[in-house]
Amino acid sequence: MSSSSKIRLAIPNKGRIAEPINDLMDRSGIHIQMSASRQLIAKTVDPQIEVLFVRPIDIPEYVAKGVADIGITGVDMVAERGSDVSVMLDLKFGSARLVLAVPEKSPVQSVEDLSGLRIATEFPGICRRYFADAGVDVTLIEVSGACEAAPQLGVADAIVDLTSSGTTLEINKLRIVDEIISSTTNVIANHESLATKHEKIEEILLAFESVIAAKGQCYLMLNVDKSRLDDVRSLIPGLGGPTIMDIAGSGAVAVHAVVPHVRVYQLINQLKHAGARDVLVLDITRMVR
Ligand SMILES: Nc1ncnc2c1ncn2[C@@H]1O[C@H](COP(=O)(O)OP(=O)(O)OP(=O)(O)O)[C@@H](O)[C@H]1O
Ligand SMILES: O=P(O)(O)OC[C@H]1O[C@H](OP(=O)(O)OP(=O)(O)O)[C@H](O)[C@@H]1O
Ligand SMILES: [Mg+2]
Repeated sequence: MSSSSKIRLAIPNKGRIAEPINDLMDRSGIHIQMSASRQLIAKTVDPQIEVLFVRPIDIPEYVAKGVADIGITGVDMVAERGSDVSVMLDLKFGSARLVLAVPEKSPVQSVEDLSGLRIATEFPGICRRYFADAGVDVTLIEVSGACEAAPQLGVADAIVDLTSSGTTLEINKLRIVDEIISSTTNVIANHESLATKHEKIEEILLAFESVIAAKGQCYLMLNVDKSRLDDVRSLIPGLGGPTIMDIAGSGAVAVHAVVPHVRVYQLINQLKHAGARDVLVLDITRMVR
């Protein structure tokens, strides 16, 4: 268990979710102080928070055992390890589905058709529970990657593997028979740490939530003559209506609003035609409602 004052946060040292997690840490202001690229423990700008770099599949048990107070990994990793942790916050990235798939030409139409057959997977824990719940007796072939090759190599009759874009299944001529779980990257916490370090953990979760809330939003600023204000206001979606400020000594006002990134391209043209000028668009790093 880490010492009572410090929070130890376990994050992936590599892999596809490592980069978005590092970006989240930066945007949250919890900047990691790296002194060597391969270091596995690092301080952050907050003396009370240190970071452990581990593989995503190992993070659930590090948190369950209290080696780390909190961790960031996929909920599929938590399910695979069966770790006893609290799932605290969905970070809304790292989406994937764990699916049961067979060769397109296979006669298999349902999980029941797999009785007595071989399943290649990187997720034996989830598979044991899934096939037991289905009452289907199969042979699991544990692989550490490139699962989709197993059927065509004659190693297995089906696979249980992750899919996100679907490209790998399509290229390997595999067809989904069932979806077992869907997964996104989440913040997980040790039960005891949640009790003894609740305030600091809540502070970190608020920082992460503010980054998630700001994603896809930007800050719009413009000036407009009062006579055209209504035309401009009607165009701005805004989180609760724009903020209007008088510009001293002029017949104009400043209008500020939070708008979705996807609206900005069209909105700026509309605003110019409605009389807006000095239009600025800024990125938002964090938004606390
Ligand atoms: N297409 C995908 N394939 C694998 N993992 C994915 C995918 N999309 C999202 N993920 C998520 O990434 C998380 C961690 O994946 P992990 O780092 O173990 O695999 P990886 O990034 O593919 O690295 P490796 O190359 O070692 O497999 C998991 O929670 C998983 O759900
Ligand atoms: O639906 P897609 O976008 O095609 O992604 C799915 C593929 O990604 C993962 O493989 P990864 O790249 O992690 O290699 P690995 O199997 O060696 O982990 C997963 O195991 C699938 O093979
Ligand atoms: Mg992988």
